[in-house]
Amino acid sequence: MKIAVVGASGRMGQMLVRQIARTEGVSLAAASERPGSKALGKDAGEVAGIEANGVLIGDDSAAAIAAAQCVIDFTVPEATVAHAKVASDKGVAMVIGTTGLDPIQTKLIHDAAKKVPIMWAANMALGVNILLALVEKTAAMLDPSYDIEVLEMHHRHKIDAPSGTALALGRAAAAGRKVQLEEVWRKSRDGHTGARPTGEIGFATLRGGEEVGVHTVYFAAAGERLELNHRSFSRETYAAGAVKSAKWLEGRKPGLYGMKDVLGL
Ligand SMILES: NC(=O)C1=CN([C@@H]2O[C@H](COP(=O)(O)OP(=O)(O)OC[C@H]3O[C@@H](n4cnc5c(N)ncnc54)[C@H](O)[C@@H]3O)[C@@H](O)[C@H]2O)C=CC1
Ligand SMILES: O=C(O)C1=N[C@H](C(=O)O)C[C@H](O)C1
Repeated sequence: MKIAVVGASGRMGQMLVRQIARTEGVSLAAASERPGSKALGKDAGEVAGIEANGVLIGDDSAAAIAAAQCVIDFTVPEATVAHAKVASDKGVAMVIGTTGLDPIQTKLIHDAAKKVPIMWAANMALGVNILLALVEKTAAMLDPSYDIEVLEMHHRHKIDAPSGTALALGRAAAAGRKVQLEEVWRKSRDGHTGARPTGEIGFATLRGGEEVGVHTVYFAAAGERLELNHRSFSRETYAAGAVKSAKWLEGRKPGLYGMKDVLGL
């Protein structure tokens, strides 16, 4: 399968180029970056710290997508939406890891998935996807006297908050309680907040250093506290999930899929 990587010199872009190089049955067809990027014109393999592969990083993402059977996109929301439109027009499957999309951008991804198969997940690590299932189950087993709080920490470069994974964990907890997340969430707290309402699902965000990603879901009651935690030590797990998803999409019908589908959870 021929894969295009957009955002090829980013933290995840480089990981993806390395993961494609060591995965059987896939090859890097094209690589792109935003106009003005220092990586333009460089060999994608060398930028990723492996041997040269002859694929030069260009600034024409549409041409890169058209040269592939699947595009993998871990970039920024505005770019991802534009890439999804190109992929749907050209009949190219897509794997999306980008987080922080607003409701209008999210709707545009749903529109694109009417024409091509798209796998979109806030976190492609196996452990996080197991955690999502555990959180939903735990929330269903505990009554609302257990206060649910989601804490996440990421590297200082991250531009969206709470993380996409934290929001997905909140959504899993809300599903376990059979409520809509948007009706019970408290995405941050500051100042004179008043006492915590029963049933709220709270979020707290830490940023610092080079932390790859930590997520903890707390179920706190008067006499006990249950914590479910995941920590990523390397972005390799995300890249492995993304390339596995690209292979899984081959021959699929148009539609929006998640890691649950890819992993059969
Ligand atoms: N779903 C998952 O498993 C994971 C998701 N992410 C998400 O992936 C996204 C990227 O994360 P990082 O790699 O850490 O960020 P990054 O900033 O290192 O990389 C993003 C890259 O996209 C490029 N880019 C921006 N606009 C572009 C355009 N129009 N065309 C082509 N390239 C463009 C940037 O120049 C940059 O190199 C974030 O939203 C992050 O939250 C990150 C890790 C795992
Ligand atoms: O930006 C990151 O680094 C990550 N982003 C994703 C998110 O927002 O949840 C996934 C992972 O936590 C790393």
